Amino acid sequence: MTTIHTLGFPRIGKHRELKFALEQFWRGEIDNAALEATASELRARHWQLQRDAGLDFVAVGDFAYYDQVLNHIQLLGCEPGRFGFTGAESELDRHFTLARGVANEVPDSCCGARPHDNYGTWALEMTKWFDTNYHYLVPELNADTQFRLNSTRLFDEVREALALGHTPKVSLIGPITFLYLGKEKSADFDRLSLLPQLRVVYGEILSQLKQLGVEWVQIDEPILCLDLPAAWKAAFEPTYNILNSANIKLLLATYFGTLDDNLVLACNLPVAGLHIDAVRAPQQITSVIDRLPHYKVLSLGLIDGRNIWRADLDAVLATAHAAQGKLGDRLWIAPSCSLQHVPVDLALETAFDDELRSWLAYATQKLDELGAIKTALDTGVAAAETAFSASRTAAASRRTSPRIHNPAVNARLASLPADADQRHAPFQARQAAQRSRFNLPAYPTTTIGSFPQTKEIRAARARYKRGELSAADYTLAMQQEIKYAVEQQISLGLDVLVHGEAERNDMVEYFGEQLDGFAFSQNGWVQSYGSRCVKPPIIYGDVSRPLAMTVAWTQYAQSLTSLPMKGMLTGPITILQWSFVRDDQPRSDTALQIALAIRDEVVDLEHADIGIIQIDEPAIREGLPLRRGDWDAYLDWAGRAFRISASGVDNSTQIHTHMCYSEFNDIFPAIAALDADVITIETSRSDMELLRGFGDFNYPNEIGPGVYDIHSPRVPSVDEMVRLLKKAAEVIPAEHLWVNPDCGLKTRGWAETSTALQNMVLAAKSMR
Ligand SMILES: Nc1nc2c(c(=O)[nH]1)N[C@@H](CNc1ccc(C(=O)N[C@@H](CCC(=O)N[C@@H](CCC(=O)N[C@@H](CCC(=O)O)C(=O)O)C(=O)O)C(=O)O)cc1)CN2
Ligand code: MET
Ligand SMILES: [Zn+2]
Repeated sequence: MTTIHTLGFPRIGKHRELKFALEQFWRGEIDNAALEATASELRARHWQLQRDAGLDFVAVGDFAYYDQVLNHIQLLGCEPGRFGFTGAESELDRHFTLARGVANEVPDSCCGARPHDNYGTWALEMTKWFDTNYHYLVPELNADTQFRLNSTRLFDEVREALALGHTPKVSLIGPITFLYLGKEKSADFDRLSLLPQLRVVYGEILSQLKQLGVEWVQIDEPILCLDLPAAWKAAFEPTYNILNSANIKLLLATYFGTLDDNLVLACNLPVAGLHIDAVRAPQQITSVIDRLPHYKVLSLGLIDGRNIWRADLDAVLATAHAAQGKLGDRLWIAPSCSLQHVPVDLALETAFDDELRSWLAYATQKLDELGAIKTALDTGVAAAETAFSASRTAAASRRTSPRIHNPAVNARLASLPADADQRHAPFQARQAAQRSRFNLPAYPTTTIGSFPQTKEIRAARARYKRGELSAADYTLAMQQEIKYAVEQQISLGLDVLVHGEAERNDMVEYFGEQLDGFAFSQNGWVQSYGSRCVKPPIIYGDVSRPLAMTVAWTQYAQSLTSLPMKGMLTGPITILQWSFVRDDQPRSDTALQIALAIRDEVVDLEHADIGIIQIDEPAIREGLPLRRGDWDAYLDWAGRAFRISASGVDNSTQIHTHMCYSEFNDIFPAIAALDADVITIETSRSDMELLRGFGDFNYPNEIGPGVYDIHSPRVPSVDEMVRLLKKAAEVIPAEHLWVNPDCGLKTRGWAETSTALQNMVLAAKSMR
């Protein structure tokens, strides 16, 4: 018999129940008991789905109120001392304080949230989970860090599953991955030195799970798919020798890539089984099977946990069959990774047409795919005929549907001149043309694009989408918002204005809704961090732009002022990265298609007399492949896609780009090669340290280093921003510097936004 299981299931709920319960709890509208009741209802529902689909286990340990790494910080008793917990706080209250600074202060972050300064208690830092759009809370580690088993939550959840009659498989983040994802708080400290202490606590956790009657523990070590320093590789064997002595079966889980140079290591660790990602790295299946000791099970991640495409069951079955031939009952089948990266249930998508829907599978449908594979393997395909024939029909229609292929798009790409990604003149010449056109003061001030996305704006959009507000009235309402934002900027004395993005639900989804080749869901929510979710659009076909997307709004905004109005677009790599992408052509091809659509928009904005245009690329860094060996190829096509989007304009049109929460120093040449006239970046929290690279490498073009952190309602003083600007002017020529916040202001309120910008303008004037 084949065993089927999932590495995890989305916890947010098909109607985002957890999001709403969390936000109600934070506003003080519901109590602990009500929040916990919602949570346990969701767990029970998700376990039942797994059982109904015929999975051999239910996944326990994938639930978290805010974040699963934070759960481990609490489980392992390493909550940083700086939070000053007295011991009187409940585990839940500490969970939210660690995640959000002080509880009941709504955290607001648009771009991969940052620690925010609430009454002196900074939240833990957040960062992206590998190459996903999910953010985890970063463990803070130092020489004083002590670990101890300090939570019963995981064991309670195991008991909860047992009480419901399920067979739990418990998932834990492995000790080495946990340390690797943490951050050292001092330079001379090596966090790996904490491992001996940490594995003792893991040992205790495993014995407790054993006492509860748990048979299998899935222990996630996804860092085995990264290029690891030798000391980290060497840490695995001694650690797993010790964990092995707990006498519970361990399934070592790896995902998001190939084991590559860690393959032999992963195969030989003293555990009972190994899970590999067979979607991203199918080529490793054979070598793993060849290397795997005979006592181990192999879990093949054959269903794509990172994307929403329905599986081609015949193809999956063929691979599974071959593996079964060698492994027999030692074959397990699963999604490639936890399903937390895909939306919950396709059944809620009532607006998709039948053809499109037939191509898709959300988390719930992926469980059923596992069930169908198991049936086919154990009983024969005939027993799963309905599922297989539906999959076959869908696969055939996806291969041939005229909606997917647009010959004109590919013809245009094929005939694109080699220099289509080059501006007409080098930067110096463009800079001169732009200076005489705009005549801006030194240290010009601007913002990153969005202004507060108020509840009134969202409510108006919701009414429009429900048909309660006409298109004309919605347009008027959004124009009022734009007018307000423009008036505010004029009275604040900003030099380059923006329209404020009121009309956008999200910087990626908004474009996805207007481009051909894209579908957008009604309910395809995926957790981004905490209670915040995104609805990634679905790129199913060749991309093209039927109509201008932003021109009318931008022209309206420009009509209100004679100051330059900066057009605002999302770049091709960020649209690619934050969407569900097609799996039937390379990502690079899709990126180039999006680039052409954005290029057309840029040119249309130029024709509408918009002289400054920003193309946001906050996700360019996160799109980097997990293995360094793949970086150059990626940076090559990603850079070309960006430049294609930016290069259709005259020298006197000024192209800006914006990046945030990125470590730029290791990809510096690629950033410079984008050749944007101005780049605005997030730097304030690093005290301008991120700018050093730009100075060291003599970055040739203009730069706007963020002078204040927009993730906090705190209003920065003029002096503070002057200090940062002076620091910036030490490494960047003053005549190249711009003055702006770190990122967009959509998650802020107007009150603090106006005061902060007022101070920012004063800081710029003082520098002049
Ligand atoms: N795609 C993407 N990825 C990203 C970022 C990003 O901006 N976009 N930034 C970083 C992550 N940061 C994020 C910051 C904020 C939110 C966020 O605020 N999400 C909102 C949803 C935003 C949205 O889509 N809003 C829609 C619909 C909102 C909604 O739920 N409306 C209600 C009705 C609301 C009402 O009546 O007032 C409903 O439909 O039920 C709109 O404005 O139209 C949320 O979870 O609440 C998400 C990610 C990295 N990844
Ligand atoms: C995540 S980067 C955000 C850029 C966008 N233009 C904004 O201001 O919101
Ligand atoms: Zn940003």
